[in-house]
Amino acid sequence: MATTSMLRILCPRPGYGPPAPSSSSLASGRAALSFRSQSPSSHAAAQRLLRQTNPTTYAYARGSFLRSLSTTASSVDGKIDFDSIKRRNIGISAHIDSGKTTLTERILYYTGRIKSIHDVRGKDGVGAKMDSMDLEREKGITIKSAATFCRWKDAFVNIIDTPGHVDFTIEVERALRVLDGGILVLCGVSGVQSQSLTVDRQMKRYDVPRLAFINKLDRQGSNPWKVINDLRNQLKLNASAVQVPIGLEGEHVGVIDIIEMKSYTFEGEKGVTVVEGDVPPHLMELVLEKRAELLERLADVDEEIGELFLLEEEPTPFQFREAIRRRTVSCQFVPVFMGSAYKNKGVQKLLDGVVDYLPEPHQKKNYALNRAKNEERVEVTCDKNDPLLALAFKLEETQFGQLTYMRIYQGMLRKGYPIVNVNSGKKIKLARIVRMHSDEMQEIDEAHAGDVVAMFGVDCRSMDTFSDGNMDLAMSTMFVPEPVMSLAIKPADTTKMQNNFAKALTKFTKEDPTLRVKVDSETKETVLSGMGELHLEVYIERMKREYGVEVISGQPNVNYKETIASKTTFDWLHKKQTGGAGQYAKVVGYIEPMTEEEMKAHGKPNEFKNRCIGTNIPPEYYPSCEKGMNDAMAEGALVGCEVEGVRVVLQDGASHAVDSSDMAFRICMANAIRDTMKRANSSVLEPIMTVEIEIPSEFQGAVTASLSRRMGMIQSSDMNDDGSGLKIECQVPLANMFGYSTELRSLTQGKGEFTMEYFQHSPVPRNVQEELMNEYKKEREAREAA
Ligand SMILES: Nc1nc2c(ncn2[C@@H]2O[C@H](COP(=O)(O)OP(=O)(O)OP(=O)(O)O)[C@@H](O)[C@H]2O)c(=O)[nH]1
Repeated sequence: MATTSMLRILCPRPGYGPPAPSSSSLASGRAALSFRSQSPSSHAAAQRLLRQTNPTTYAYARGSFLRSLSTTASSVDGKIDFDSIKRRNIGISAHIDSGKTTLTERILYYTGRIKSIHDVRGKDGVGAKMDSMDLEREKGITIKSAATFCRWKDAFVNIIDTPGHVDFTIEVERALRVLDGGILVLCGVSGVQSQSLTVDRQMKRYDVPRLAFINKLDRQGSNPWKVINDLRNQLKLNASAVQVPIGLEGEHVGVIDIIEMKSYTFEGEKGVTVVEGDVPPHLMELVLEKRAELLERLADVDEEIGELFLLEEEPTPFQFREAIRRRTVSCQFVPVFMGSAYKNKGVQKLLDGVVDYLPEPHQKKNYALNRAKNEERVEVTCDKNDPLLALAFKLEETQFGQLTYMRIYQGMLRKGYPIVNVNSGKKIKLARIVRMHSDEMQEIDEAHAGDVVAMFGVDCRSMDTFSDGNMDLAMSTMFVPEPVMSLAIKPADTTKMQNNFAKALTKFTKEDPTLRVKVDSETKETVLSGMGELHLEVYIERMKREYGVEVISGQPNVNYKETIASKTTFDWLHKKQTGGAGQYAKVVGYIEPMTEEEMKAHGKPNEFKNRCIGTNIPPEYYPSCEKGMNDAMAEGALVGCEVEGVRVVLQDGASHAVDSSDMAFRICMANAIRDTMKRANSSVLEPIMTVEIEIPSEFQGAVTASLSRRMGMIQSSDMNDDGSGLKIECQVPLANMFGYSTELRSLTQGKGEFTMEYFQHSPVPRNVQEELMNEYKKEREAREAA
């Protein structure tokens, strides 16, 4: 731990440090530190010169300059000159309970956006600023992503805090789709967990540069070096520490910046005073070792550092920082920061890292698709003077109507001016533009390229693009995972609540593309599908709270699918020519299985290929054949579930001059496929989940036995360093996971925790398939008899 004699107060207080310089030299020092009116390189040069020639003035000017910035932080509401300020759009994402919301709360406090800190599940019962929904505060989890903005030193930062629970993964997906950088938060004890893997995949999908923050270093058993190994081995990231912690567990008081070779402790109430000191001698060896490691990792990806490394020359702090920035922005390096959000350690230095290493909006490459030119990719400019291109990435129903969150990629949005929805062609006049601060809004008149804002009065769907009406460019959309669980629901009082029930479902499905509603064509029940039990439970609760609808629900069911394993031909005739208008259609072709890669490349679960030559089937009936295929795919022949992974190839057919029609071809194709699927080695697929369980090691036997009863396949089992805890990763059919939280609690005296996320659909065992088919058959017969 650093001793007081080594410490120097960064923002000088009376009585500390050397005598103050004169006011004129202080003014010129402040000017050298000002970021306005200077290019980044001349700014850095001026700072270096001042630091070398007059260190006392530099220290005072820096302190006074930083104080002036911290006062402007709270006055972020004033008009900001976006042309002269740095901008960062960042997301905070991680596994459940890693501390994202706790970290965001500190960020808001240190940047002057909130006056006091309230913790998630804190004793004061207030709850964190970003968890504004009652349900979030009651459950102590984040359900919706929430946006806010703040100012840190010379940067304006838009932040989106995202949920960690996999059931709300779409919130992470949409945030990462539109943001320029991310903070991947990791627990200092548990390291990389199942959701860290998912978030990392999502960040890679959208090429999001990121910093890692190892949180909870105050917890017993924390080990940042193990977490960094996890980042390298499990996530395959070129990650290296830029800090070394000062103390761990109860001793954790701060961090050492291994680039500047300075220590920082966080003192005073809520750690608000950042105290700079020298590297404590007992940590020097570790610091030098980690600095050498950082140099080596950077040298692997950065030419300039690589050359210095070969010449055995030490980069200057400036060269280090520039290289880290370059390689972070190009997603080749991940700088790792450390601390404890809850204990108010390390957050201010992480914020410095956001400004130093994450990109300006124009540095992150973004593309639009040219709809007129076969969806050719066009790089967007991020110039406010170019024509508008904005993406509506999130919709939220509020008491004032639909709130639409937009990321502006090019051009400007101005209140009172019209914009055009590229997808629907609708022209809209912008009534209100706001900046969101969790559930509070600040009205603004205009927003520029690179900004994230929200607006009212814009009727659109999630992922619609907006332009000035003169361009046919659309921003690419995001990846939407398939729901894995369904629930039959109905309002408790069908006469009084039916209207609100329908209204709520329409709004919710518009907001959340992973929530689906359909009416079962046979049972006529409304079926709600989503990402898991919690996801569906939250919407049922919201229906009650927001729309006054009590819902009666059936047993949750997993979403089975059907597919085929072999190529099978069809030659099907649909003919009804007795009395009245006749129906005649004939289709000939085959169905065959698609590979995973083919499905991904095609972008849809099934494919229709028309290989007809000639006009045996008149071309105007081809679309009806495709519709017939879709009808058959919506309800498979085995258990009535959706079909996936099937390619239908239409090769030939026949028609009748009078009796052929769209309807005849649609019915013909649907029946042809339903019949052929029965002969094509078809099987039922079930969702398999990756389950991660953390338990004290004495419960290993009981927990593994219960997993094997549930048909779990154990993938790995890792004991922690001191042998007290165990992390088990296994794959288990979702259908066997009902009631697992209660069982795990009783098996481990309440000390075990688990998370799960969708892995893939796999064929069910033959006996299970037969059981499911028998059940389906009985249900159909009972319905037909009734
Ligand atoms: N000891 C310790 N606890 C922490 C720290 N940061 C957060 N916590 C606690 O961890 C729990 C989860 O914190 P949150 O901030 O809600 O975590 P989250 O990642 O936002 O959670 P979800 O969004 O629901 O996934 C809370 O009880 C926090 O008080 C930390 O640095 N140290």
